[in-house]
Amino acid sequence: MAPPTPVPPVNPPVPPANPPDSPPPSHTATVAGVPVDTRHWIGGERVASSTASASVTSTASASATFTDHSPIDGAPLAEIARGGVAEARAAVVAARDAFPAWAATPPAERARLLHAVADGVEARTEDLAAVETADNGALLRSHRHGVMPRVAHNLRYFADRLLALAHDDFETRGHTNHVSWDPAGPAVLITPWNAPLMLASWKIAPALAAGSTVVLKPAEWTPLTASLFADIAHEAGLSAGVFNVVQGYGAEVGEPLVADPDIRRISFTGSVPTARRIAAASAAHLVPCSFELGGKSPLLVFADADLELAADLAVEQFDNAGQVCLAATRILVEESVRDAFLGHFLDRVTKLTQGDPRDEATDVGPNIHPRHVERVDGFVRRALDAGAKAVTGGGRNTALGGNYYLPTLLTDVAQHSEIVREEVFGPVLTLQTFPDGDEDEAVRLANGTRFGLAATLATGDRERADRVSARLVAGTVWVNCFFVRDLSAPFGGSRDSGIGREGGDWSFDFYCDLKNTVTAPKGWARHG
Ligand SMILES: NC(=O)c1ccc[n+]([C@@H]2O[C@H](COP(=O)([O-])OP(=O)(O)OC[C@H]3O[C@@H](n4cnc5c(N)ncnc54)[C@H](O)[C@@H]3O)[C@@H](O)[C@H]2O)c1
Ligand SMILES: O=C/C=C/C=C(\O)C(=O)O
Repeated sequence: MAPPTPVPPVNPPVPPANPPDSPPPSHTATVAGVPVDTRHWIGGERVASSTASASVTSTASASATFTDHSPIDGAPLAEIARGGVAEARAAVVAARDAFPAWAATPPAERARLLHAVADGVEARTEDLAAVETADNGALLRSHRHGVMPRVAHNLRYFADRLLALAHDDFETRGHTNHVSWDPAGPAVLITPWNAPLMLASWKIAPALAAGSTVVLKPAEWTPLTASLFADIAHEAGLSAGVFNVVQGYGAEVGEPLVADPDIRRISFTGSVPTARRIAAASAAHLVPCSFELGGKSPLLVFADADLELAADLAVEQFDNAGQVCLAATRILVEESVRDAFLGHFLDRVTKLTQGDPRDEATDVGPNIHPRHVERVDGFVRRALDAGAKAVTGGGRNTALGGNYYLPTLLTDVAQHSEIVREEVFGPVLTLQTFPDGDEDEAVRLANGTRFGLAATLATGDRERADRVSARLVAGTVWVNCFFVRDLSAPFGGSRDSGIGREGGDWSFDFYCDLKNTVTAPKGWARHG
């Protein structure tokens, strides 16, 4: 038997730095008509990278930058400050120095400021949506109507939740226990490109609410809305150093950030290999990590399901061109309804419009980057070589070219195959069947990867839903629905899908140091 082909790495190789004689880049880019400052935001100031600091061998006079491209048409959007060891350290020092005052700021004032930031996000929804679509290629209509409102909601929710935190008081043999949520210290937040500002704000909001100061490092493929957010936070009144943004590659600026001795928390959303590197770096200073990682979630379709609904749920997995960590990419359908389900599914797929994400009529846009499309296509090619059949899609959308990949469904895939085990992070689903009436086999297949982020099941039988949900390894199970998110719910993954849960009080558990103060019954009288 041939040895398995190694899965290509997720992390892009870091390109060479700008040549020493390149002209100094402009610090402002105009993207979708919106001016964006392309420098870091450190200690309440815009800061460029010197070539000397960005792990780059060159003269120290020019700024070090990298080029950000749009996935829509590959056009260059901006020259972004390319951070390195010096910028990472400067941002951590700024966050460390701002921490005592921010931690001492009364919760009501912290909450007021977060609401003011949310106001700023709402006032700039159109700008944020347009820039995010240019930068990551997700649909403009969902950025305008779903994602940016959710960014504001993330901020408001954790502001309000802070004020509702239960500071428990209880007695032990006459002694009083008082539990308080103490701010832990500077938090480093590292985020991916698939939902840039939404995922960043899901961490920024609870971290700031908890009294931590923040250094955010957005993904290098989507740096822009983090920069706009820094402006918004500043205009809303956040003091210098409370919120900082450093731009750049994981290997150059991410690594020194997570290894810095002055940080107290790391919250990371991204891939499993990067999480392993961050975990190793965090061990040096025993810094707690929260990891929200990849998935290979199942969509279980039982014969008693509403098959139209099941097909709707399946087609939803092409949202954001399949670049959704929670996506239920493995369809597991009961044998007797396979053909009926497939018919409904294909009806819907033929009605999807693929194209420019700025167009209201578009349902599926481009994938993020040519290198990522190459990776997605590699998975599909190897699956086809191994005997899979593409009942729809199976390659690039040649009519559109560039980063557009056809919504794809592969059948005839084996449970042990790469395409069933590994996260593709593109518009690629697989379909497997389980024997009629064999719930055990359905559960075995569903749980049969190293991931455990989410699971979706379609069934008309409530008892079956309860029974199967209880047996699934997943941080979130959706029954006859998908992506219904309440911020009070715990969110995270089991197995390789993550460590820890955020959401509700779980976020405060992570960003705070909990303290119990025990006071003797005699209170303040001297003993003796
Ligand atoms: N569970 C979730 O909530 C969730 C949500 C969205 C995406 N994801 C996952 O994210 C992945 C896709 O995102 P990606 O390709 O940007 O992931 P990635 O791991 O390549 O990068 C994520 C971030 O980590 C940074 N990084 C890379 N190497 C680093 C290092 N050594 N030290 C510090 N930082 C480093 C990157 O610059 C980027 O900002 C997928 O696996 C997806 O499932 C998970
Ligand atoms: O791609 C992953 C999307 C994750 C969604 C959330 O983290 C959320 O809705 O809070």
